[in-house]
Amino acid sequence: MNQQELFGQIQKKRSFLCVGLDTDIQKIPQHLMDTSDPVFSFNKEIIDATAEFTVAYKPNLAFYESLGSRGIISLEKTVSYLKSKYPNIFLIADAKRGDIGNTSSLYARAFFDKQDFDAVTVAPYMGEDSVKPFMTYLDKWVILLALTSNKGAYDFQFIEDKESGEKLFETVLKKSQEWGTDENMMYVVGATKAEKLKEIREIVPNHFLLVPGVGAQGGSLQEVAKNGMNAKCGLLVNSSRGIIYASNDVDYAEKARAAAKEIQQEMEVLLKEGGLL
Ligand SMILES: O=c1ccn([C@@H]2O[C@H](COP(=O)(O)O)[C@@H](O)[C@H]2O)c(=O)[nH]1
Repeated sequence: MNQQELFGQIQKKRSFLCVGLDTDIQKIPQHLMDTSDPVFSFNKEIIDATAEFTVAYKPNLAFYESLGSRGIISLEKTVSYLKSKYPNIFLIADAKRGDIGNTSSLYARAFFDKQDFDAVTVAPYMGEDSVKPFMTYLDKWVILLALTSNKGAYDFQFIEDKESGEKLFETVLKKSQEWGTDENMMYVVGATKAEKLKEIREIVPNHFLLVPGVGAQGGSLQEVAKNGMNAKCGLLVNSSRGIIYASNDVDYAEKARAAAKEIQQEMEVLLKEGGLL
């Protein structure tokens, strides 16, 4: 999916919501535990309940890999289900990969060839040769961690260059411009750091940003939109726990739908205010 197609989906659905499929086996409602694949059963119900309101899904690989081979099977079934039933929904592997070049090439093959993800999150720490192998696939995306939503972001990401005063996350945004474009590269910016989005937009005015941290982590959707929206929206705002665990009972899919709809309605207002609808 290219940038224009993604923006088209945002306008069509009046939403820039990404639902995080952080499916924790410990939190799956009891009645699903008797099915042959509880994780996939849960995901399928969540997807069918929320697809109307979302433009992207983001399974976090940790939740699947931690279950061993059966978790990988659940993930593969989820990807196949999404790609066959909802082919226009953008699919992000939140894997935070990145390694020396030949190893990154195999990570890219895993996510883009063996599985049909549209994008994968990548840690920029190892530099250009660790990132570029992900950019050799047409209409596939690298999402570089720039300014993350967690407390630990302050450990390294705000370290300032002694001469220029540039912060490390700003260096990531600037340096990576040499590696890719706004057609194959996005950035992660946490909603909990939404006050930084204005400065970030000065460096990357046209790139899409994946913004986790609303909902359970307390970030403000309104502040994210006010500071980060651009002429093509430029935002995919993720909520995982706030949607998929809106209830842990038999009504979980219904409650997830209501939670996704509520965010979509707020997003529709923000898109209108931004003159994008
Ligand atoms: O800076 C980051 C990068 C990634 N994440 C991931 O996004 C979701 C957030 O889940 P919530 O339940 O909505 O808090 C999760 O998969 C994180 O690993 C992030 O939160 N911050």
